[in-house]
Amino acid sequence: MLAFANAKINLGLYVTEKRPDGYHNLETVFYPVKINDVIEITDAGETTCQIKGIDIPGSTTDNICLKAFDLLKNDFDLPAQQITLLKNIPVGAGLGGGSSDAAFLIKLLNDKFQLGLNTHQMEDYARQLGADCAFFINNRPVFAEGKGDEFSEVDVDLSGYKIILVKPPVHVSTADAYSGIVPHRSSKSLKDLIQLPLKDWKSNLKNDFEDTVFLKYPEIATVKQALYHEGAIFAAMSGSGSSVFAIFEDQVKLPELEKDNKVFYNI
Ligand SMILES: C[C@@](CO)(OP(=O)(O)O)[C@H](O)COP(=O)(O)OP(=O)(O)OC[C@H]1O[C@@H](n2ccc(N)nc2=O)[C@H](O)[C@@H]1O
Ligand SMILES: Nc1ncnc2c1ncn2[C@@H]1O[C@H](COP(=O)(O)OP(=O)(O)O)[C@@H](O)[C@H]1O
Repeated sequence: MLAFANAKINLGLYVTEKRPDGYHNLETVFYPVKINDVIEITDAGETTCQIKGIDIPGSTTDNICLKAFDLLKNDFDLPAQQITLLKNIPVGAGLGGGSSDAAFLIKLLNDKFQLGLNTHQMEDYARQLGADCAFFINNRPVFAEGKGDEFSEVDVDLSGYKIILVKPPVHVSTADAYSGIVPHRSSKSLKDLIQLPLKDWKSNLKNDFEDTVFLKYPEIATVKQALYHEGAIFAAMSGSGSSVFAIFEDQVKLPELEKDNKVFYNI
């Protein structure tokens, strides 16, 4: 059985306060995009994970897919599975690839073994694996707050635009990016700001990680500038970086950016 686990981008991201549990409260809008990993599960003698495609730093035995399997195995009598992951979503890019793999594996196991879990129950499992993991269960645009796992509806539809994503050859650690942030409350909620016309997002929406991550990796700031230079209506870093997305009115080709970066068109 197969699942296609997609990436997300963050339309605005405010880190509002440090929590007593060491995590941070934030405000963001998660938006699913069409860059996909492929996950296959088949019955096997023992549970293993095999990775193809892009390299994932660290040991395969630490892969979040195995953590997701073990989490459900604690509560259900699951037979051993071979998990094959074809990794296409850039890693350490602020695209939530690992979180998406875990959420889609939960949905896959729920379907294959008819576990009878509803959306809320699957979200509860997912949030144990990562702060932005629960979003990928419903996988629709949402306003997120708390650790990034409390959702409310938001009316954002970018289907009439071209979204382009540029991944510089830089890996940003999420934990490091959070440690560089000084949290602050925004004067206006992102939930209201996101309802502004798209042309006004440039002067009103912000990703709080950009200040510190751009200082450490100026090449990411250069990519964002280049995307505005090419005519983007809105461009921003996604999550804790390093990828930068841009929203264009029409189809574009960016050969200059392709020289040093991986460019994904029409995601
Ligand atoms: C920054 C965001 C924005 O969407 O995305 P990415 O850049 O990772 O894609 C998310 O908050 C990333 O969520 P996720 O990647 O699931 O984080 P986790 O694995 O749970 O946590 C990794 C580390 O990030 C920090 N962390 C994460 C989430 C949060 N709300 N506050 C935090 O302080 C903690 O130091 C934690 O140990
Ligand atoms: N299935 C997976 N896909 C990607 N990364 C994974 C996976 N399992 C574990 N990881 C670990 O999680 C880290 C963060 O991965 P990822 O989710 O791509 O980043 P981001 O937080 O930027 O969205 C990686 O550096 C890797 O060590």
